[in-house]
Amino acid sequence: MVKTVLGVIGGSGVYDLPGLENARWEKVESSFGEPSDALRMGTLGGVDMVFLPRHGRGHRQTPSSINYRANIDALKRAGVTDILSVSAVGSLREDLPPGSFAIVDQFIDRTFAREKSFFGPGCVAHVSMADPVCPRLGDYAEKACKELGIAHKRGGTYIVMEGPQFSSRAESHLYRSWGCSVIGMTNMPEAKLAREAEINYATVAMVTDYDCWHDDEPDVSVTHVVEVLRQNAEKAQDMLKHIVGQIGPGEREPCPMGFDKVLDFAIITPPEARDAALMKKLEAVAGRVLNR
Ligand SMILES: CSC[C@H]1O[C@H](OP(=O)(O)O)[C@H](O)[C@@H]1O
Ligand SMILES: Nc1ncnc2[nH]cnc12
Repeated sequence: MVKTVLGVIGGSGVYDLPGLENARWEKVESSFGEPSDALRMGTLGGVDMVFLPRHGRGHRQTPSSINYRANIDALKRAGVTDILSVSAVGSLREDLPPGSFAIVDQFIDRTFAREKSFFGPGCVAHVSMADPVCPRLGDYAEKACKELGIAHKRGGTYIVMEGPQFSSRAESHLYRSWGCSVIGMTNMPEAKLAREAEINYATVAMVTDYDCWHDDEPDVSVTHVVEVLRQNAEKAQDMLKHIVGQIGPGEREPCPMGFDKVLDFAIITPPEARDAALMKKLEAVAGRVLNR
């Protein structure tokens, strides 16, 4: 049995987690560089919580300049077992209007200018990304949306673009033809790194716009995104409180999907061939398997 420590990564417009008890900002050092910000620690309904504003307070990091490895490593060092990402996205479907939430279950990673793995020369690992999100976290989010009357859809594919510019109209139509539901710039490599760190991950994607494919709706702009996000912020807080209520302060069964043990089968470099310096950097992310 394990006790949940819930990490929340707040995206655009979400820079704090109001209502935390015993709240404090704590700077956590990572062996992978600087995280986006200090971590906001505290409890909510008896559940240990760790909040990280993805772009930092003041929104200073671009989707490409965010140090995703340092962020996930810092959350791992803080004992986080599960991450809920709360992200702003554009909708690629008519039936996902601005203001609705998508509890996505797949990603297409089109990013190309980011560090995507904790592993590398001197310790090679390959984890499965077939099921990138944790269904148990998705269940909590879905139940919360249902009971709070938040318009939502369970399932769907989030396509991750490099940015920071928004898509061209041709790209937007292309992603629709691929069957994608929503588009954003941040959830990869975040979800991949969470998997490598054996942390359960799920995203609640808050729809802010119809990107630029829709004939009758305005093209996405930051002003528009921020305006819709402001309206959504309260819903997101209510949803988080509901999810925490479902998790509760007690212990729970280990991850039924085995995401908390993926490194048992992922590292291909034998101990005698591993690089000592990299082993040191990996102590938080992979210490469970490297030290035995
Ligand atoms: C301010 S609109 C574009 C920006 O918002 C989303 O970020 P996040 O996932 O952190 O909410 C999107 O991915 C872009 O980074
Ligand atoms: N249309 C869009 N494209 C990429 N990222 C977004 N974040 C919010 N809306 C977006």
